[in-house]
Amino acid sequence: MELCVIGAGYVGLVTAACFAQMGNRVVCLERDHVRLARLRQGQCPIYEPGLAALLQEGRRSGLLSFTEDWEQALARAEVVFIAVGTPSQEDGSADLQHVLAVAESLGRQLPRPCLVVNKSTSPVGTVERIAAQIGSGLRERAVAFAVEVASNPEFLKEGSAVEDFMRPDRIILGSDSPVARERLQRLYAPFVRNRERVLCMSPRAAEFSKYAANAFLASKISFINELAGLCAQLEVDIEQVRRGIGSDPRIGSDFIYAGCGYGGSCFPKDVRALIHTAEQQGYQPTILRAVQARNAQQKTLLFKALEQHFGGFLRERRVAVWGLAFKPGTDDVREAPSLVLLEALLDAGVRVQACDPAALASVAALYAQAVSSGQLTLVEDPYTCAEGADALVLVTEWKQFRQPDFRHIRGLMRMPVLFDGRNIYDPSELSSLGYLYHGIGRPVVGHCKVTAA
Ligand SMILES: NC(=O)C1=CN([C@@H]2O[C@H](COP(=O)(O)OP(=O)(O)OC[C@H]3O[C@@H](n4cnc5c(N)ncnc54)[C@H](O)[C@@H]3O)[C@@H](O)[C@H]2O)C=CC1
Ligand SMILES: O=C(O)[C@H]1O[C@H](OP(=O)(O)OP(=O)(O)OC[C@H]2O[C@@H](n3ccc(=O)[nH]c3=O)[C@H](O)[C@@H]2O)[C@H](O)[C@@H](O)[C@@H]1O
Repeated sequence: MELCVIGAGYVGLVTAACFAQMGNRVVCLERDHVRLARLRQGQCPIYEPGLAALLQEGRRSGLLSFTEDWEQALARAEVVFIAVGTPSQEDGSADLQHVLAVAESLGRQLPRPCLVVNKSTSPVGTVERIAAQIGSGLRERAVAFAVEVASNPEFLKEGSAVEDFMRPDRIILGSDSPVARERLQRLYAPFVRNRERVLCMSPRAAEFSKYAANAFLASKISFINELAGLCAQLEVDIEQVRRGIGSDPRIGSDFIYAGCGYGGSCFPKDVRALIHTAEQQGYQPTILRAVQARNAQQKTLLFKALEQHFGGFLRERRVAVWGLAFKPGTDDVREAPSLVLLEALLDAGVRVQACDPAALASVAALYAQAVSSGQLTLVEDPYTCAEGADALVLVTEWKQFRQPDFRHIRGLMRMPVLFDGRNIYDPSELSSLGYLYHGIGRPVVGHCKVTAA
């Protein structure tokens, strides 16, 4: 099929590259010149496992190209995907300016009938707004054809985006038109052997399903985090409780890992947007507000634990931070728990040395002043990062941090104190190596006397 994907971000790029891999001809339209130039040179502008290879292949086969020119992008398109950002506005609602700007351009530029599919996470009723916007453009041009608009929310996760797109749990097609459904079913057929994984529904139900999924997953995380806080007070290890409840298939073992909070470009913004939608309807989103409040508290826990550990002597300490991306496998730091910790540490006059396999450049850009003053040092190597530290804090559980040589690290650190923000280490092993271990919702294990900075 001839496809156009608008927006070359995490979703647009993965969508374009995966559809091209399945033999479709895809033109991806991107308005950011820097990003476009890199893509045209064959570079992958984001860190996403497997994506660079797919982009190369699309380039070699000639099935994938990039442009900023609407005429070129739409010349042959049978299906146009919208994959632009829908960030939060100040009141929490989803900002649809990019989606509607694209709809306006489509109304002005579409050369022939086609199917427009919205992949951006957008509130209920957005498909209708896109259709109205395109329709008014077509009418102004006195064009005699109609354009169908469907919703096809995306469920990929950063860090495993290509894998998720290639092997989806389900595909949601929100359209009342049998022709549009049939066309999308055909397009997605190579990704789903089992046709039952393709779920057809109304556009409004599809739009709502996306928010429901993210809000439910965020709720699971906040729920386990709330219990973790109680475990900490009762001398119970949340990790044992997690295993105890996760083995019940009605609960399931996914997304019940306690930690220092959820981040990223989606859970926080989508929970906010759903709360806003509910409030607009005069409906009280009691649970969603609690999910959000618990997550905000959770992101402050590591700093509070450090403060408590060092008493009044936090200033001038050296703290090593392992992991800055909001999750492993990405360079994305949007709403990352690491940023809340960094901010608090820098404010408290702490000297921070941090490392991350992919997100150093993003953090360097955000904290340029702290980097140039020397208060924040960004390094590649986890061992260098730990040198001279009074405490080590694990924030993002990259594979690189899972089995370090803690015996060696003990010799590098000034004080062997470990704050495990993702509960990935074995407390008894660490205490046997002489560490003081703090987890999230786990008893503190080991001893370490606080000495002067
Ligand atoms: N990041 C993720 O893992 C997922 C994101 N989503 C949703 O997908 C949507 C896109 O998210 P991301 O890909 O993360 O966003 P992003 O911010 O990484 O990428 C959006 C891209 O669209 C481009 N763009 C914006 N307006 C444009 C226009 N008028 N013409 C051409 N290009 C334009 C931007 O320059 C940017 O490169 C959002 O609604 C998000 O909630 C859904 C599932 C997963
Ligand atoms: O709409 C979106 O953008 C996407 O949002 C999430 O994907 P993503 O944010 O990329 O990553 P997740 O793996 O869901 O992790 C989100 C956050 O939750 C945290 N998390 C996850 C799982 C868990 O058990 N505990 C926990 O704290 C992670 O550390 C991370 O900060 C959803 O999982 C995707 O299905 C969805 O498409």
